[in-house]
Amino acid sequence: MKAVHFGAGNIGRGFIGLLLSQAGYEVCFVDVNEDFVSQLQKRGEYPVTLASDGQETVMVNNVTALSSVTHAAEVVAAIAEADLVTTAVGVSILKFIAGAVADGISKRVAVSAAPLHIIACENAIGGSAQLKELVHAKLDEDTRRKADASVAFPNAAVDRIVPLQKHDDILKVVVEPFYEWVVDSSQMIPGYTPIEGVHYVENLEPYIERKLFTVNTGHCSAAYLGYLRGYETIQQAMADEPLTALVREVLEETGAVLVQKHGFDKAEHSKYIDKILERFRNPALTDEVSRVGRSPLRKLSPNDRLVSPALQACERGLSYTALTRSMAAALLFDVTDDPEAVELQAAIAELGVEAAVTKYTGLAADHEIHQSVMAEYGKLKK
Ligand SMILES: NC(=O)C1=CN([C@@H]2O[C@H](COP(=O)(O)OP(=O)(O)OC[C@H]3O[C@@H](n4cnc5c(N)ncnc54)[C@H](O)[C@@H]3O)[C@@H](O)[C@H]2O)C=CC1
Ligand SMILES: O=P(O)(O)OC[C@H]1O[C@](O)(CO)[C@@H](O)[C@@H]1O
Repeated sequence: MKAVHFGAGNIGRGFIGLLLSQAGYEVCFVDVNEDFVSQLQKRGEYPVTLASDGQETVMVNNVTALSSVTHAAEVVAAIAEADLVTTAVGVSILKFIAGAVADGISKRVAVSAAPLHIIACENAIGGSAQLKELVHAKLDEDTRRKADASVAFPNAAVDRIVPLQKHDDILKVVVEPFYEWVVDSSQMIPGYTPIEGVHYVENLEPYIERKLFTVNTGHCSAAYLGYLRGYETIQQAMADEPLTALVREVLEETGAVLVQKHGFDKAEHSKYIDKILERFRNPALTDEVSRVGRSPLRKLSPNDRLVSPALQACERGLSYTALTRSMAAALLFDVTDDPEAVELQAAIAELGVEAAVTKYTGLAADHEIHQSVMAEYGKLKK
């Protein structure tokens, strides 16, 4: 079985590539990073080490790579022949790979009706659906009709903490032992071979919301609040008990929404929160605040980990003040090598913070959540 995976970065190598290779796939990574591509081509394998007491290392083999820049035709041919296409490039990068995916589909459906599943493994609600829209916009009508019958884009939720990697071996990845990959089976077409380690569910919404609004909401809250207190790593921030209490408060707010909306058991959800906080603290990892807080505009956007649960809490008459504190902290995330943080700071300077909040969160100035963000921003500024 053949898989083409876009993004040979941390999640690509440390999670998706690992599971696919162990499931018997021949994995072809596609990346813009020529160093990753040439090393993967040359070695055909790479090591993944678990950040746990035993520090166990497994070799991921049966892998190769292509450059999305210099091997464009080969990438299209690989997609045309693949059984599975996956991505872990960042949701904002999907638009740049959509052309190659569309060309691969066009080449494929012209000669074959064999099923192809395309799964975006990004931190976003409806990541594969977003990719489908970008890809379908590039297909002619006849190809789109054929693709509708044989090419599926099931949404997914992926969870594994993989920090920035700093090793002599550029392919080596250190990952936390925990992982969860949940795929929406209702969007699949006949002929799909399940991947071992993947959890298939008929309704993804509870899973993606639980993951995004707990792991990701909590993680970015720790990063933004930690940044304001001068911490460089999440491990340092999580050793600060008052800060951890603030993060827990945020997760209690999102938890109340999740329990009410999806019917999760309250006690079980509380244990889930404890486990997540423990994962953030993992002493065998060094996870930088700047990585976990990266891309604050994406994280402040209406459908993402802060604004969406706050809106849902508000609609249900539940508390959202801790969430707006995290949003306010995100507005103060002034990391100069993060392009989105730079854009956010420039917008605040140019438009004023009130208008910048509306611009990026979609919340009108008279919305009660917007007003709460402003109040929390005022307190944090002091
Ligand atoms: N690192 C983590 O702990 C987790 C990350 N994710 C999600 O996984 C996705 C990837 O994150 P990371 O692996 O951390 O990022 P990363 O930056 O380590 O990897 C992204 C890779 O995509 C490549 N890339 C960029 N543009 C490309 C293009 N046009 N064509 C092909 N490759 C391209 C980059 O060169 C890089 O190797 C993001 O959506 C993130 O939100 C999800 C769960 C956990
Ligand atoms: O690009 P994003 O959304 O910050 O993705 C990385 C996040 O995903 C996670 O891996 C959680 O699955 C966290 O490590 C991190 O907060």
